[in-house]
Amino acid sequence: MKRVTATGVRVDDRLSPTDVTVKSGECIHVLGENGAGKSTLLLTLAGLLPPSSGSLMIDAAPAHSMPPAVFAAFRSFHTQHASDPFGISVREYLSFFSTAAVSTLLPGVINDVLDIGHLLGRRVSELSGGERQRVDIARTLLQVWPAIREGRALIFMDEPFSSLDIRHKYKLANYLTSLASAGNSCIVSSHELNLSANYSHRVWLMRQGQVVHQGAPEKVMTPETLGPVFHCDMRVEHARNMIEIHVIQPAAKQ
Ligand SMILES: Nc1ncnc2c1ncn2[C@@H]1O[C@H](COP(=O)(O)OP(=O)(O)OP(=O)(O)O)[C@@H](O)[C@H]1O
Repeated sequence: MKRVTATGVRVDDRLSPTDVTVKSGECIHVLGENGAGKSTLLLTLAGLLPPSSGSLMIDAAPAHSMPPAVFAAFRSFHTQHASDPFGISVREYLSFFSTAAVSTLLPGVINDVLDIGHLLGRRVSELSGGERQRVDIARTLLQVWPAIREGRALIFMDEPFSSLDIRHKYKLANYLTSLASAGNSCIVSSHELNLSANYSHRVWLMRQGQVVHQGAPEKVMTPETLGPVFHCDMRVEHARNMIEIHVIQPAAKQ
């Protein structure tokens, strides 16, 4: 089932007219160099940045026609630039985004993936960068937790892996694919080529405000497509059921 259908969606000076769809059960990773337009595309598809032109349909209805409270019950967005909730504890912070009682605030699976149970009593402002990011990812999931359990959540994550250590990066990437397997849709921007190649159903490669390639990672992530997108010479190997991407050398900007 199509959850998001963008047709000719454009943002002045940031995003060229773009046609993309997101189906239920998909985990899509969006890749491209700094400034390629990944955040802009995610914000637009999430209905948080009005497009200059084009049409955005969510569940076959115009996105702008959906009451915000209805939308927020199944669509959540993890941002790269979270503001600091001064002075409050992690428990209080998360409780703003959950309908569950404080005693059952953190579903076990979220704690298994993000490992934040021991941080609940700490002040948000005193966490390390990666701890804070894990708390914010939990916030994003808690906001739509009832929809996640029903397999109908639309989860946007803008660079959720950036500050995580290697174990949490892989645990989160794997968990997002499992959420998609349960019917949810995850749209994730990433600079982690190897992670994205192996933990996504589709990738969108962006360059200069355009989606220039989209499809299954094994089809789309080739030296020929990745080279011009990242201005690097790459080697791609398929070994042990994994895709391995190696940078051979940075190339001159074309
Ligand atoms: N609020 C804004 N107003 C105007 N231009 C913006 C704004 N935010 C981003 N831009 C510009 O839009 C373009 C795309 O930015 P965007 O943040 O979408 O890129 P990105 O691919 O997410 O980059 P990164 O990997 O660095 O996070 C860039 O040229 C950026 O400078």
